[in-house]
Amino acid sequence: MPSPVVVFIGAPASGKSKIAKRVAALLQVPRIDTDKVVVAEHGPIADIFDNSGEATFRAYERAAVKDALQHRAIVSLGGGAVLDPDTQKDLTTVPVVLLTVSEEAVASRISDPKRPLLRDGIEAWKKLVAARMPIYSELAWNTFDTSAGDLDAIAEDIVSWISSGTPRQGVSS
Ligand SMILES: Nc1ncnc2c1ncn2[C@@H]1O[C@H](COP(=O)(O)OP(=O)(O)OP(=O)(O)O)[C@@H](O)[C@H]1O
Ligand SMILES: O=C(O)C1=C[C@@H](O)[C@@H](O)[C@H](O)C1
Ligand SMILES: [Mg+2]
Repeated sequence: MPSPVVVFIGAPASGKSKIAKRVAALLQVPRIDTDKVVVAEHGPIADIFDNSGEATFRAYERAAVKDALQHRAIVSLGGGAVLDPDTQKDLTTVPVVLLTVSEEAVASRISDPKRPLLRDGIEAWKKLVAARMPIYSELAWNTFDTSAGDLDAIAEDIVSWISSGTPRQGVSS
């Protein structure tokens, strides 16, 4: 069965969707963003949370992740997708890149109301990230920070790592 070239995980607004798009273009490989799949199939994420609740969103998200992981593609996950135990299990066998971002750098990126879990702003982001970091770190084969530096340069660094055979380097602090 085909499997992803690389899967991006990380905090909300760490740059998963934007970086994945660039990496896919550089490698000429299709890109799948699981948030976009959920929106295409079920409508805006904020509406799903408001009308049906987070559990329904997570079920839609898990289905999108399960399908995405069966393609040779660059896959970007939603920030909370790794909370699902089956997704954690599935991610043990594919190259996983963790994108990180500092609290200072992310502050200006999270004003968009499309992220329902961040309606309380930076304090909510900090709590989410602190709770999830052990899972992100456990799954990561390599980590890239997006706080500074432009998106194209970061994408090129990630492509170099992929081209070198995705050696496991874990989490850099
Ligand atoms: N290195 C960077 N420099 C400047 N802006 C950045 C950088 N990385 C990401 N951004 C900006 O941060 C915002 C969030 O990026 P993106 O949507 O890719 O995050 P995400 O990790 O996919 O978030 P989510 O988990 O909510 O899907 C975008 O507006 C993007 O342009
Ligand atoms: O961090 C999260 O739990 C989320 C992040 C976004 O990518 C979306 O998947 C949704 O807003 C939930
Ligand atoms: Mg995204």
